[in-house]
Amino acid sequence: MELKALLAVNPGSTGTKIAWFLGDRELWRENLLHGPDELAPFASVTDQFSFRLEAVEAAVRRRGSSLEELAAVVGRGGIVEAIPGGTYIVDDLLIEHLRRGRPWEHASNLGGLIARCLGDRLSVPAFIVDPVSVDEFEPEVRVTGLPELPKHSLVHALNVRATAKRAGRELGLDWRGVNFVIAHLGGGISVAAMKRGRIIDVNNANEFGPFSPNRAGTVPAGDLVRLCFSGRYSEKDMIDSLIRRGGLLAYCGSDDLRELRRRAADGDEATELVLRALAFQIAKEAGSMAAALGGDVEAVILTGGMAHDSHLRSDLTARLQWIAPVLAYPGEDEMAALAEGARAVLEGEEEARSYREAVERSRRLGL
Ligand SMILES: Nc1ncnc2c1ncn2[C@@H]1O[C@H](COP(=O)(O)OP(=O)(O)O)[C@@H](O)[C@H]1O
Ligand SMILES: CCCC(=O)OP(=O)(O)O
Repeated sequence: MELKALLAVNPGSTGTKIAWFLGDRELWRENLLHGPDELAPFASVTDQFSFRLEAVEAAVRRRGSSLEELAAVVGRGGIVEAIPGGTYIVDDLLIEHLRRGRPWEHASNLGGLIARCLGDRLSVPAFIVDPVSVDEFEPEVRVTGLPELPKHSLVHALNVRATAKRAGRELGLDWRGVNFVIAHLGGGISVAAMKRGRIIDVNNANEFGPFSPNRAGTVPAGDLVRLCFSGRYSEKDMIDSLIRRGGLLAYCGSDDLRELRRRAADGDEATELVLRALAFQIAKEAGSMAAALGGDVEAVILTGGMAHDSHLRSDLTARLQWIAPVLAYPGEDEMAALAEGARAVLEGEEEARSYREAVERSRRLGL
């Protein structure tokens, strides 16, 4: 069978990751970093579309590859309607929902938009795989304490699912037959309870849980309301404080853990305290997810960019090994997972899902 060329596009809050595959073999990848100052001029994530598309096209040219070779383009899916995991054709309804940036804007929304733009230009299919709005919650998880504010699923589903599959392979287990606590430690943080292949509970990278490199996580609700009504800030100011200028960036002026670890090693005690608090919050979230699984946990898995940090890994392992063995898969398998999702459809191993049909089903279920 002729090997098919695929381009995977994974926009994140600190950069745009791309990778070129031939069949299931990755030929090259790049992480096109976009510093806060580069993204600051754009009023919205959707406004970053051309900037990021041009960066992707320039990188493909730099690598000497030709877009015309592609059999498909696959993007990381964004914050859209609540749908099950899987590979989706980027249809017009999905384009509309990716563009609207509600309830949250997120860089991952650009993955499907870039994939569809290039796919249309090349007359090849465009897919997304396991978007961040994958929702496999058990009903009681949605209850928050205020009926008008239910918990919505927002998760690094692509890497969480890919990491669970990898752990299953390496442990010689069916990933759909055991339970994991999986902590994706990236620009956003997801700490998920995966029960026999379904993400039944997770914090919310934008709304609550541990603070992250650029997000506030859980903050005192009453004080937040008083701040919102203080007359000193607009709604955009508050949203930016929570999901763009929060966390490490708010306390230490940088969202780069590598820089902050160097500062702490050089004796900066204030930074060292914040990094200790980061580990503390992640550990508490993982403990709560172990409780969601009734303590039946095969392994605790650390992944995402910050899992490269040996201090953080050591601190979390010491705090969490009472739950189950702690495994670390630093970085993420997202690029391989994107390509695998597209390849499975191109080679007829899996049916591409219809986003429109999945949304209609979710609405019938009241999600
Ligand atoms: N090798 C590394 N060592 C320590 N921290 C890292 C490393 N690589 C990335 N990070 C940190 O991970 C965070 C970004 O997470 P990452 O998953 O790489 O990006 P994104 O979430 O934007 O896709 C940043 O704080 C970055 O400093
Ligand atoms: C779960 C929302 C997606 C997210 O936060 O992704 P990044 O960590 O890449 O910003």
